[in-house]
Amino acid sequence: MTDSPELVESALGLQGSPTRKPRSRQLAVIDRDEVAKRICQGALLFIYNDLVINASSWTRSHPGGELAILHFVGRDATNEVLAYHSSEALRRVERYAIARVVVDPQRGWTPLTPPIALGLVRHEDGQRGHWRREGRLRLAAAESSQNSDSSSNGRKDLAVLSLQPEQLEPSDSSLDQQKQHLYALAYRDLKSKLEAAGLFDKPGPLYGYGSDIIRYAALGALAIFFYLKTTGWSGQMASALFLGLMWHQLTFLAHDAGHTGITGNWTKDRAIGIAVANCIGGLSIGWWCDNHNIHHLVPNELEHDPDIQHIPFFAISKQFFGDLWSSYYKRIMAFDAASKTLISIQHRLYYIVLSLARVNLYVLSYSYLLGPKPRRNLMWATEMMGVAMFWTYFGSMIRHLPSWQMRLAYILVSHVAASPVHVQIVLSHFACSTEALGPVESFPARQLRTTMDVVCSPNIEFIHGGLHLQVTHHLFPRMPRHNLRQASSMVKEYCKDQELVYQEHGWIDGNKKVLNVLEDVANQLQFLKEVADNEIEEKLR
Ligand code: HEM
Repeated sequence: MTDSPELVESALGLQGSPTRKPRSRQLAVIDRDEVAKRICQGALLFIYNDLVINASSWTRSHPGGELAILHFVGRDATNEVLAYHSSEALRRVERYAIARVVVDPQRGWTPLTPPIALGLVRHEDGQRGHWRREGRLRLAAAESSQNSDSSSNGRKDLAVLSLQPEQLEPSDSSLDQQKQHLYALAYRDLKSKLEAAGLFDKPGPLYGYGSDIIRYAALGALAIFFYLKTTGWSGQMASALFLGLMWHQLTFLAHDAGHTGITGNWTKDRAIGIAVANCIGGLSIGWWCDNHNIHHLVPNELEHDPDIQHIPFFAISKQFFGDLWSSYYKRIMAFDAASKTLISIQHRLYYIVLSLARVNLYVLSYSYLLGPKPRRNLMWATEMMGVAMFWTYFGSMIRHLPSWQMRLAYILVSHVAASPVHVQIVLSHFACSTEALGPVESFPARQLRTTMDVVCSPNIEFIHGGLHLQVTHHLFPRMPRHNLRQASSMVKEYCKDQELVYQEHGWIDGNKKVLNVLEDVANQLQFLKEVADNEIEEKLR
């Protein structure tokens, strides 16, 4: 089922927008220099096929979030747009075209660097061509810009900067642009083949969510049964365990809803997401989507992907030792004394920290809901009510337990039981490349380089909730979870034809790889510390 045109328009807040034009009009052809010039003047333009799409006036209302668009300004976003949108939304994209470009059939569109990747955002004064530096990124720091200022990253710098087209030129890429273009074209063929094979259609209850729903209900019923029918420690801990296991399983359902992978309708899936994530799980589906969409679009980019930004607990690259700026959290990830201590033993703390990672999800969810990002609309109010509902039922369950020790144990057991999902999420990316290969890299090559599968038998894949087939999921995020296994064999063929690596490891092997990365970074930190200590000793001698 697709969204209605009205819904899409209203989701974007675009009814009556001056940028909305009839499809039949003739569009002028402009060149790359002109696109760069207009971006410098403040227009948020990206390329879709050979169309120049103008997103300037509605990025804040975009259902996929503002940052999603900002990361693709000046770039060819055709594959990303194809991957993330319903057919109805795709039909609408062309309405926001303002011009055409001539795309080189061999090499595709030569990308420009999005201003956000230079640490620049449009200035609050709303003047055309006014930019401000929101943070110093490594890419921008390396450039000698005529506007370069020495402002600190931490505070908001309101100085007005201008941007010149030559600053949008990406630095030399080690990648072969022609090859990247071929990967991108072959990806579109692959998507058509998967569509023809019916793999984007919802599977019936027998192959789809039928057995999952029975499992969720059984876990919930067992949690309630033990809670109501027992009074001792073992019964109550059994209740906490089943509750945690139900949350664990429901996280996968919320994940599918956030990707519009259950009904295919954005509003219906968001409603399911609120029921599951907010009401039953106490989290925010809005926060999750905002965060997760960016993770999907810029996976493993140190300064941009929130899913690998876990300072002070984890660092998967030594680049984090340098106080990096997070374009998602809009703050410096300060590598302070706490980070130095925790990261030097991160491989030992790994499972302990992850066992309580759900607490971090509450913090992130509520900071998002109460922060400036979400619009205060009906969706937001429903999310808030959902969270209130969660604390009412869970709070009341905890309050009625006989002792504080049992209350604490119930909270711990239920939260730890829900934690394997965090190991699963981290496993898919932590051991993969974090190299920044720039905007020339195609969508499929980026996803394949930064993502890996966990090999497991179909009989136990419900434990992984579909997330073990992460490679295919990252290439086709809207594909229903239950079709991923079948699709992954076609993805493997695509990789073979294109000579791209499809990364997959067993559960134990994958965990070992993650621990090795963490230990390696911890050792590098230790080494730097020893060098610094030696230098101090030398000086004191
Ligand atoms: C004119 C251009 C665009 C329009 C009209 C548009 C519209 C929409 C709509 C209506 C949705 C809700 C899901 C759906 O109904 O399919 C959506 C979601 C999304 N969009 Fe866009 N979008 C545009 C451009 C982009 C671009 C350039 C990107 C990133 C490269 C992007 C990334 C996303 C993401 C990640 C989602 C979330 C997917 C989900 O919730 O399942 N969009 N967009």
